[in-house]
Amino acid sequence: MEIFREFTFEAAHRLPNVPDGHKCARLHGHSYRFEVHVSGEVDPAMGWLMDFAEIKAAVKPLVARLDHYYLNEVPGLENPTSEVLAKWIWDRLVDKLLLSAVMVRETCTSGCVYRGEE
Ligand SMILES: Nc1nc2c(c(=O)[nH]1)N=C([C@H](O)[C@H](O)COP(=O)(O)OP(=O)(O)OP(=O)(O)O)CN2
Ligand SMILES: [Zn+2]
Repeated sequence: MEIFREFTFEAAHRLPNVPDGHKCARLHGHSYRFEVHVSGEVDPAMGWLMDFAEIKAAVKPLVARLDHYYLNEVPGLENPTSEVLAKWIWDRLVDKLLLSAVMVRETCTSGCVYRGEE
């Protein structure tokens, strides 16, 4: 079974490695959304895999580090693409949760899914 919880934060960024003239080289912001997916067995007594609140508690410090920040200034996010951000989130949760995926949505139509190293 897999469960997930969605989180949101607002942040500014620019992409430093894009070609000259690329719009994403300019400072801009997004209303980011990301999902943290956890997989495992459903506890028959509880009827759940784990309490959604436990996912929320594990993720809360990360949201606090990202919300209303300039992502390029956050250690590890100097090149804050969706892909880099998804791995940044994964790396900070993988020892706390039985992660199966982290999905980042940068816009309503663009994002990425990270499932850990193959
Ligand atoms: N593979 C990736 N490509 C792009 C990323 C990324 O993180 N990974 N990021 C960006 C920019 O941050 C951009 O702000 C978002 O991309 P885009 O979908 O192009 O945004 P728009 O909503 O402006 O799309 P339009 O269809 O042009 O309106 C770019 N690429
Ligand atoms: Zn962007």
